Amino acid sequence: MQLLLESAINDPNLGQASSKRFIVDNCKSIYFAGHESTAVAASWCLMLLALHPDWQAQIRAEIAEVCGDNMPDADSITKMKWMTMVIQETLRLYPPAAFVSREALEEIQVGNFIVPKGVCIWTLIPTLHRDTDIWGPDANQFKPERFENGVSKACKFPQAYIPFGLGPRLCLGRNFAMVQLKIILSLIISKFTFTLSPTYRHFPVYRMIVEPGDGVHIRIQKI
Ligand code: HEM
Repeated sequence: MQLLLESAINDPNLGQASSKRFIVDNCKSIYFAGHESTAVAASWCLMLLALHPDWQAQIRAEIAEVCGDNMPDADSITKMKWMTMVIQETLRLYPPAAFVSREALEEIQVGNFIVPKGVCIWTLIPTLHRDTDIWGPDANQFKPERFENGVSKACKFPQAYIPFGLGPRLCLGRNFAMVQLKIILSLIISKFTFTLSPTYRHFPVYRMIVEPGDGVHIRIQKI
């Protein structure tokens, strides 16, 4: 980001107004794409773990095993298998990004459909992620174990699991987001137990991102 901003300021080909607009646009993109989505994903993870103390305990044990008394690092993060499954399942049930969109730059055929030039196709991620034909009758349940043998074994078509999109415009920050989520959750779960507060109201809302409408209220206790 810093490199981008410095090169925009120093680029003689961009006028002052253009370089300012370029900088503001990029700050907005990174703030929106890179901050809110991960923060909201962390909130959904905490909500689901508060509801499922068994998974909370499982992950706590895993963190103790792979980190010991140390902070999570690049090595221990790759060993967090149960943690990865919980995050994957959270992103399946509550994908922060509600859709991915593509515009046909020329007429194309997709399966039996002819898509005329200029048409935009929106793929609704939550709909794909909860389709019982793809995920089975328990599609609406929180079951991280479905990811135990990877995405391809969790559902009928791996292309149906797209919390970070798919193809050449796949989320640029996917790996970074997963690392951030693992660190945040490890630090919280290793020090606290938590349950959902009775004041929590479950109503996911779409505000550019699908987020908990009234936040996530949890009761937290130091271990
Ligand atoms: C849990 C967190 C995140 C989720 C669920 C998420 C989801 C997505 C989705 C669905 C897309 C559209 C992909 C497509 O059209 O196929 C996207 C694009 C993008 N994301 Fe993320 N994202 C997350 C975190 C981040 C982070 C941390 C960053 C940067 C630090 C980031 C940067 C971007 C950028 C730059 C794009 C546009 C890529 C392009 O058009 O080539 N995202 N993200």
